[in-house]
Amino acid sequence: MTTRTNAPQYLSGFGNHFATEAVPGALPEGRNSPQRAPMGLYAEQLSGTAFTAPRSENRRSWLYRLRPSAQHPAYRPFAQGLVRSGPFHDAPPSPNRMRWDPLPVPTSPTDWVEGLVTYGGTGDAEALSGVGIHLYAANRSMVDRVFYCADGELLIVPQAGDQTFVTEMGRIEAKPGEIVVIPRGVRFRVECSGPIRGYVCENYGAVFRLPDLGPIGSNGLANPRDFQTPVAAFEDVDRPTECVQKYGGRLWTTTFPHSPLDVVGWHGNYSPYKYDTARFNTIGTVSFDHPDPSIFTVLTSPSDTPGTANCDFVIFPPRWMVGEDTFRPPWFHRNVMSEFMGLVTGEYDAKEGGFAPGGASLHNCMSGHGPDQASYDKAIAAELKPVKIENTLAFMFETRAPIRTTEWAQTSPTMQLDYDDVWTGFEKGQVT
Ligand SMILES: O=C(O)Cc1cc(O)ccc1O
Ligand SMILES: [Fe+2]
Repeated sequence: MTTRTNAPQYLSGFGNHFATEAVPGALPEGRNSPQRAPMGLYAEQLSGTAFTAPRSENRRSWLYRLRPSAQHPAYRPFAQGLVRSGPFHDAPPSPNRMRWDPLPVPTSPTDWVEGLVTYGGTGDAEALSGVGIHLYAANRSMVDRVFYCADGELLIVPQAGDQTFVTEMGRIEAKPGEIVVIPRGVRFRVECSGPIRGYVCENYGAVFRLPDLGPIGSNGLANPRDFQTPVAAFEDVDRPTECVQKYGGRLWTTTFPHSPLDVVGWHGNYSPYKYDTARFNTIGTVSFDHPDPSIFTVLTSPSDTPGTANCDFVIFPPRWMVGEDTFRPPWFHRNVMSEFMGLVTGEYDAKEGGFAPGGASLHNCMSGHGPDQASYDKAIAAELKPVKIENTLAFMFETRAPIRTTEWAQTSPTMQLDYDDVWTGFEKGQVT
């Protein structure tokens, strides 16, 4: 057995066509599928879009591996646990605002797959539209087990603990503050040396991409060069390795006679990546009023309707607030888009308490929400000097379709049954 997993190194750029080999000469020159691939490797195309998708949309990579991916027995059902999928008919749709305390760290040994809990989602995995929203809490590495999702791309937001994503296309080390995107179909193992937690947006729809910048111009928000794709790294492991996949909403398992993380070289533009949100070029008002949070969009999965995302991934990072004569926190609002929020660290400026790191909230289509009483009182009394919001990172998965929650999410002891009370005490305006 040999394992060649070099310290992670990354290739820079969003959606680039990369070429990387863990062993020089693993990639064929000038063609994808020569009669015999170098070193007796097996060439495999992995497509993330239809072959005929327009060039600007088209995503595929060529993988050169020790053994064909096809070399495995049939998949059988795997313990479904708390993983659910669209269409979400687990529980009736609810217009209620919801908030949850953080997931407790598990007390028994739990790896990333076993620690996944679905809170809700939209759409239908089989219709290639919508999202599944999951959280995870785990305390041990996946051992001789890998996972892949056939139902969607995974946007992972680590919240606690350092987490390594050993993927078949290379190794990604991530810490809270960074995000990791694993394309549909790419196999990986999550390793950790202690408790970890995080959030997952499983994107059934069009792959995430950078938003258009419009009048912002050619730079800003998340800059393409800050996205990091791992260099090729492989393991030559002949121990049986379980492969769990999510397919058609169900979890399935099979056992490969070897580790399927055996890609010695690959090239193409369909690959996992990470991004450090500290690199986000946050843009805000330098005059007055609180802009729509779309200015904080890191990645977007478009729908067929222009400007109306299947899912936007939006962050609320540290930033200066300088607006004059302005109510600076998020205003009261009712939106057609639905908002699932999480908090990686710190405090969120619309909530003085109750929204804890590792917690989550949901404000669905047309549900009134905004600052809680304490944040409101503070904001209308504040001296409007420049203030830096520091040591915080909240985020939002914003979706075009209302988010349906799972039965678990609606009945979990972590659900805050008194959440509505944060808006009960407001005094009446005085009309004279
Ligand atoms: O509800 C929220 O806290 C998210 C949000 C933030 C903001 O600045 C404006 C609108 C919005 O939905
Ligand atoms: Fe909102």
